Amino acid sequence: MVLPAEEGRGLLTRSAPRVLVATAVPVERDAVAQAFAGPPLEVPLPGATLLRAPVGPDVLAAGVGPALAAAATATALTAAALDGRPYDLVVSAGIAGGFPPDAPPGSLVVADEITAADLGAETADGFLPVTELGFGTVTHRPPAGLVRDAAAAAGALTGTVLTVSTVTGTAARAAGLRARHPRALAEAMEGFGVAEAAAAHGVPVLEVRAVSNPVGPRDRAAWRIGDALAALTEGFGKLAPVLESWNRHDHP
Ligand SMILES: O=C(O)c1cccc(C(=O)CC[C@H]2O[C@@H](n3cnc4c(=O)[nH]cnc43)[C@H](O)[C@@H]2O)c1
Repeated sequence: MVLPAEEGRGLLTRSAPRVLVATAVPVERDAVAQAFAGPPLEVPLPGATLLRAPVGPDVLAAGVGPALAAAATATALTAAALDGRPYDLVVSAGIAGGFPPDAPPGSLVVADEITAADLGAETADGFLPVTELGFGTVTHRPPAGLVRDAAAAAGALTGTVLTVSTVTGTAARAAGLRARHPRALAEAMEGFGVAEAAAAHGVPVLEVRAVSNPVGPRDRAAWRIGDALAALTEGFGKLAPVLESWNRHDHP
C-alpha cells in the first residue's frame, strides 16, 4: 500500500500489518494456517509454539480456556514487542457453540462484542457481572470497521460472542445466557482472555468463530468439528485481504 505522503511518487510502501491469530488447540491452528500459502516456520515461545508462514498471520495454539489463552497471547505479544516487531492486531479464532436458530453449525461468526459471560457473582437475585461488583470489564469491542469488512469478506454473521469457562450443557443455561445477552450468537472459551491480553498491550482484537455445535443440551455425537474446521479455513482464506490491508489508524 502506498503511504499518503508518497502518493504519485510511489517511493515508500507501507509494510503489511503484523497479525497474531490465537486458537485454542493445534487442529484449529492448523485449520487457520492452511488458508495461507507456504510451509510455516515453528517459532518456540515459553509455553507455546507459533506457526509463521512466509505470508499471512502468525498462528498460535494458546490452550483451552480464558486463562491459558490470555497467558499465551500475552507471552507472544511481549516477545514480539521485545523483538521490536510488535503486532498490529490479535485475532481469537476457533470452533464454537452457536445459539440456535441464529448461528447454525457450519456458520461463521465475527464478534462485534466479546463478553465474559460467567465472570461475576451468583446471587439470590441472579448473576452479577464483575463490573457491578466494581471491578474490571466484561466486554471488549473490536474496531467496528474491521468487524464490518471482515464479516462482509467472509460471509459471516456479526453479534456478541460469549466467553465461558464451562461449556453450556442444558437448555436452561442456554436460555439464561440468551436472556442476559440477547445479541449473543455463539459461545466459546477463549475470546475474552485473548482480548484482555491484547488490551493490556494496546492492540486491537477481533474474534472469528466457526460453529461446530448448538449451544444447549450436551450431545457430543452431534458436534460437527470437521465442518467447522473447514469453515474456519475457508473463512480465513476470504479474510486474508482484509487482514493484509488492516491499518488501525483507518479504522477507529
Ligand atoms: O463435551 C465434551 O465431551 C467435549 C469434548 C471435547 C472438547 C470439548 C470442548 O468443550 C472443547 C471446547 C473448545 O471448543 C470451543 N467450543 C466449541 N463448542 C463450544 C461450546 O458449545 N461452548 C463453549 N466452547 C466451545 C471452545 O472455545 C474450546 O476451545 C468438549
